[in-house]
This record gives sequence, C-alpha cells and structure tokens, in this order.
Amino acid sequence: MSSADPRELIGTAPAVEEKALEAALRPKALEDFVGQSTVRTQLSLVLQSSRMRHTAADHVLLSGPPGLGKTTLAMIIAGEMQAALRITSGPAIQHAGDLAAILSSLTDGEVLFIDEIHRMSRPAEEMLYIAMEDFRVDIIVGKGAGATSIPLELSPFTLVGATTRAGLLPGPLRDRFGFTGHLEFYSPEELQKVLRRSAGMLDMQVSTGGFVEISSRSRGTPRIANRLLRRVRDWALVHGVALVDDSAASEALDTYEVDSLGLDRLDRAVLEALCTKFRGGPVGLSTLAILVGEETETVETVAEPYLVREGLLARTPRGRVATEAAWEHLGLTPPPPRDEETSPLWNG
Ligand SMILES: Nc1ncnc2c1ncn2[C@@H]1O[C@H](COP(=O)(O)OP(=O)(O)OP(=O)(O)O)[C@@H](O)[C@H]1O
Ligand SMILES: [Mg+2]
Repeated sequence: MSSADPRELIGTAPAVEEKALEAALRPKALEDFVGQSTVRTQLSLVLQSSRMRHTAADHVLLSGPPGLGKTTLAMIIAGEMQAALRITSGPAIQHAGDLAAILSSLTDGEVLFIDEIHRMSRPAEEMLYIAMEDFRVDIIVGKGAGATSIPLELSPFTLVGATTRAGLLPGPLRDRFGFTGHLEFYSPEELQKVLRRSAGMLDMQVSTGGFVEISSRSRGTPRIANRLLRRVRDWALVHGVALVDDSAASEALDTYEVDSLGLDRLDRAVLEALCTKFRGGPVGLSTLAILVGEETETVETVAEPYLVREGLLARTPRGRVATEAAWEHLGLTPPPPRDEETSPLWNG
C-alpha cells in the first residue's frame, strides 16, 4: 500500500513498471471483478457447480476486445477453483508437439490458459479438439506407412481460451467449449468503480468529478481507465496537485491528447484519414491501416470497435465509412454528395 518500493527510487524501465502495475491492479476474486454481470453470474454457476461435483470445470472461452478483462478472468477462474494455472498463447504453439508437451504435463484439475487461441496452427488445433473432449492426445511415432499413433491419457483439465476474434475460431473448436463468455464494453459508472479501486491502491486522492472525467475518456475499457489514471497521477504529482478534481483530470488528459470522447491519436488519425483522404469513404480496412501507419489488426481490434460503438464509423460491404457524427467531432464539413445521379437526362 505504501509507495516505498525501492524500485520506484532507482528507476525501473517504464514498460516494466507499467506491466507490474497492471498486474498489481488485477482483481483476484470474482466478486472484485467489476461489471460484466451476465458473464460473472453464468461463470460463477459453472465454477460453483464443478466445485460441488469435485470435477475440473468445463472449458471456458472468453471473447471480446482487448483490455476488458479476459486474462484477469482466466486468473480468477484458476483462483476460484484453487487450481494451478498454466499460461501460453496461440502464437507460441506452432507445432502439435509443443501442445502435446504442455497437455501431457498438466496435473489433475489444472487450468490451461491459451491467450489469442485463434492464432494456433491447424495441427495443434486438431490435437486440442480431442484433448478437450476425451482428455487424450494421439502421439504419432514413425513416418509414412510404418507410422503408428499411440494414445496418451491426460489428466482432466480446464481449458480457458481467450480471443479478440471469436469469429476466426473454427466451429469445431468453438463448439467444444462448455461455456462462452462475451465481454462487453464497460459503462462509465462501472469504470468509475474500477478507477476508485485502483486509485485506492495507488494512494491517490480523486474527487467524484475527477473519476467521472477520467471514466468518460476511457473508451469503455478498464485497461485504458487504469492507464489514464496513472498518467493523471504523474501530472498531479509533478504539478503538486493533492486532490484530483474534474478540472485537474481534464487538464491532465488534454495534455496527453486524449479528447473528450476518449479518442486518442490513432482513433483520430483513422477518422481524419477517412474524412480528408477519402471524402468519408467507403474505403477498405487495409488501405486505412497503411494510411495511419498501423497493422490492419491494430486498427480493426483497437480503434474500430470503439469508433463503431460511438457511431463515428460504420462497416459496410464496400468498406469503412465515416458517419455524420465523425465529421462533427472533427469539426469538419462533409463534402456535397457526388453528382452521378443528377447528370442531366438530355446529355445521354
Ligand atoms: N472487471 C474488471 N474490474 C477491475 N479491473 C479490471 C476489470 N477488467 C479488467 N481490469 C483491469 O484491466 C487490465 C486489463 O485486463 P486484462 O489484461 O484482463 O484484459 P484482456 O481482455 O486480457 O486484454 P488483451 O485482449 O489485451 O489480452 C487489468 O490490469 C485489470 O486490472
Ligand atoms: Mg489478455
């Protein structure tokens, strides 16, 4: 609780400190997990029932945009089941053998968390189908006509998969999860709860107005709320502000170029490219990504969900389109409609 951590004095690299802080702010129990009441209720039933039946919990798939709490929930699941937790990710499992090694070393009831599960290789995925259903892997020995498969029994385990792209999961894999929780963006009130808890842990004094201001710029995402809170803390510390009220919070966040809707540099760059380079669209996602100098996936999973949700951007079959609200937010005037349909009849 006190900030007498010696590492703060000798200056750990910021990225490491940020990571450590994010971990420190993670709620450890389901009851400390703010919001997502539907998922929380359903998950709590699944976990409670398996505890009563003394079995490993059913496999759980968590989907939703980044920073909404998938990793946090996976850790909570292991905690609630009082089970060990093994963490890996789709991109780390490229060969079926990698997965076989992990699966065969799991102990009874252990929770295996596979982050970004949609990025696993196809052979590993197929091995996982069988492991999830029958707690078995088939190890192939030898090559060609002489190859034989040796079945290997596994201890019953709980797979928790997380994905930002549930649509990319093949049907057979999705169907093998006993429970799928889709995480939704958080309301400003829920974010204020997250912020209150974090401010307490960071020893910060923030007024209700301060929390409201930070929450309204956090794009419905706890990770962003916590990050903005830490930047406001930096600002308050340097400016000698003991109590962060609404005007202090708003001045601090203006400094970091987080605007009143919570759009950051990338969000605004996407909208500006769309409006100023393509008359508001429609334009393809990959073109848009190149223009703002980001990966297609970053634009699609980081910027777009919030822009769509705020009604600033629309996805159409012909590409991305800026809405009237987008032009308004940027303070720009939409161009007059192209006059294809109004060409005079006698010309042609
Ligand atoms: N419901 C919640 N209540 C309180 N804090 C939360 C909640 N959800 C997320 N957080 C905070 O937000 C941070 C990010 O959450 P987490 O790492 O679980 O997101 P994620 O969905 O796994 O993101 P990614 O897709 O990028 O892996 C955590 O440090 C945690 O403190
Ligand atoms: Mg995560």
